[in-house]
Amino acid sequence: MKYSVSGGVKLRGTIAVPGDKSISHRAVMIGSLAEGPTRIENFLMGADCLSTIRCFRAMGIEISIEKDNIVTLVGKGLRGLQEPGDILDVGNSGTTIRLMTGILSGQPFFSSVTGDESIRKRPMDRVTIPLTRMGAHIWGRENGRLAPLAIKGGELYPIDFVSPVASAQVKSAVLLAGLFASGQTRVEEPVKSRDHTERMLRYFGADIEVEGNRTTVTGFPELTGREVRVPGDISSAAFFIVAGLTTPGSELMLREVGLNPTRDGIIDVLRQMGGRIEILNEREVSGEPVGDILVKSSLLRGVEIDGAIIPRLIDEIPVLAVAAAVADGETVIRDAAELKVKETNRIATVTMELAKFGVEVDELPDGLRIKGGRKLQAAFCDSHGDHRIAMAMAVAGLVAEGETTIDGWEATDVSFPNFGELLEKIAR
Ligand SMILES: O=C(O)C1=C[C@@H](OP(=O)(O)O)[C@@H](O)[C@H](O)C1
Ligand SMILES: C=C(OP(=O)(O)O)C(=O)O
Repeated sequence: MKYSVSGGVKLRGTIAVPGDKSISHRAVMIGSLAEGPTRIENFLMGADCLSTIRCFRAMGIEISIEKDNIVTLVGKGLRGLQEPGDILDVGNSGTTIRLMTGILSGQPFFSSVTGDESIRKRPMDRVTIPLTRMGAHIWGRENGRLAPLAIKGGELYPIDFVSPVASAQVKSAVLLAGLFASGQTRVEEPVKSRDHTERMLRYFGADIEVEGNRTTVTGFPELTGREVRVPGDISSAAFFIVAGLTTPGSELMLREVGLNPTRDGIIDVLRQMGGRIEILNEREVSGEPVGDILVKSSLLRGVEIDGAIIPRLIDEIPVLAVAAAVADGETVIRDAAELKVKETNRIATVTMELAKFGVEVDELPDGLRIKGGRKLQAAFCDSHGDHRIAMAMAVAGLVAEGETTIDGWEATDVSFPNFGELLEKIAR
């Protein structure tokens, strides 16, 4: 499917972006392991979170998708999942396969998990290695490195795991497996990654301790079903924040966006670039900080982005690269080699697609160098099947001269099915 945007628009008005993808996945998974009903409001009805629902239904959890983005389910407790009758298919969702593999490691039954072509290329050994140490039996292609995976679990041993990567999916897989281990399971990461699993486990009643970059979970907690309201996804808001800053004459209000400090690096960097961003009405909802974000068009300048901030904005780098292309001066992004193992190699796909707009962009081993300030020319882009590449290039199209077309637009269904509808609502 193709999608086109015209350059030269301004964006004005108020919108609410869809619910957070990371939190929606976790609400279904942890709700399924809790006792009794869980009701999830503002659930992300994107393909990835629907894959999580499909997998947990296949393990015997009754999950209803109701109107107005409400999901209700009845959890059966830590020992309530049933052996799935078929292969579990996670589609395009890395979060689903890695977190669920942690949960499946604690189940006394056999399961197998696979996903689409992109998922079957992404590294799974980062979770299968610690989970095997905990006592799970996991097989996969290339010695357990690649899906499909086959898992035979059971009661696990608690471990102290020092993760070589700052990855919330790795941390979460081990912490979720730790629910099925007597004693304390500990994960230490080199840089703090998003902490939604820790927050949601605590919200459902688990004992979670956090000291710096070290998180400890105590096995076999009593988890009780809850009401969860999912905040708007800051990773989806990021497209509109950058669009609002870079299109002249824009003023945009984004309501109820998640502002978890492990996720809001994009706001810090865009402010450092000169972006006028105000946060209003800060509050806490279901254990997560949220607020409204007011964005006004701004003159941006290049920056250096590296080190501990990277995990706080990892999924926003494609759209940050668009901000950098518009900004005056050079932007250098480093320490972001993790981008190579996302839905696509995002260092390569961002470079290839941004260059089509006439942007001077160089691929670095662990990031990007972008020389900004030149007027972008409309382009014919390819999503490469990656939702974030598709939407980042649509944002580039809004500041380019002429009409930009993105092929493979259906990828946006993964995290932001109504992107086009919201854009049309505010484009003038
Ligand atoms: O835990 C999560 O919900 C996610 C963690 C991040 O991946 P990594 O754990 O691989 O860094 C992120 O890129 C992904 O979109 C969602
Ligand atoms: C990397 C992403 O997701 P996942 O790892 O869940 O596929 C993403 O949404 O940008």
